Amino acid sequence: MPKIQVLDHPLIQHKLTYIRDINTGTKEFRELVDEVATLMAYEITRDLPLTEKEIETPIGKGTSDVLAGKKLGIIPILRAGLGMVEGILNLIPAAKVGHVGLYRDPETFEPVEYYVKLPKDVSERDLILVDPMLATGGSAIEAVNSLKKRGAKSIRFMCLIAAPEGVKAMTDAHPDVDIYIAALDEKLDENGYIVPGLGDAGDRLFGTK
Ligand SMILES: O=P(O)(O)OC[C@H]1O[C@H](OP(=O)(O)OP(=O)(O)O)[C@H](O)[C@@H]1O
Ligand SMILES: O=c1cc[nH]c(=O)[nH]1
Ligand SMILES: [Mg+2]
Repeated sequence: MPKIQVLDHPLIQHKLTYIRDINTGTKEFRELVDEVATLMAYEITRDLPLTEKEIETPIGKGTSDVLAGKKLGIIPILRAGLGMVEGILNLIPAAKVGHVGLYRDPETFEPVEYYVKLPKDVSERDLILVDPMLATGGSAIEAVNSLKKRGAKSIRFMCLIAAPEGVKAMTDAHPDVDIYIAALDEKLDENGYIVPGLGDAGDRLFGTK
């Protein structure tokens, strides 16, 4: 069974409240998404392997841990996933970044893929797929399909807000993908928007509405 983890750190929850707020403008929305992405990245990288290194301090010799150099990849689902990339790179600057471009058809809610560009060695990397919203799950499921088709073997998915419908669809389709969420909301409305959610993540990030 995949791990479904709600990252309920108080700082994440506090910032998410202002991200949701209809009165939060584009600039502040972008800054908050960036900050929450950093905090979430801190939580989900807890299991990164370490290796021991010889050190010499002003006091003497010893050993201490450093990251074992696992190859990581951050994959935003365009557009809205872009808003989370810099925040994650703040913590893991050596990660490579790939892009999967998808939009959700407003009538059918079906995902439509329009762009894919991934690191060459995608099959050797632990991938963090990011998108602020997991609504019906169609986009995340299709993004994972796309990554697997190109050789990806290790994928985790990180989003700000998920609907129960999306979590179920995603875990049914990809039980090997762990999901990290800042908040699990109540439901979807008749337009496929998460309730209470935050509205349209891409439009709020880029000011397109
Ligand atoms: O789980 P789903 O029902 O597929 O919905 C979630 C998707 O919808 C939004 O993208 P959108 O289609 O608005 O594209 P955008 O990021 O370009 O705005 C969101 O960022 C997800 O990618
Ligand atoms: O609530 C939602 C659902 C899909 N996409 C969004 O941006 N928001
Ligand atoms: Mg959108």
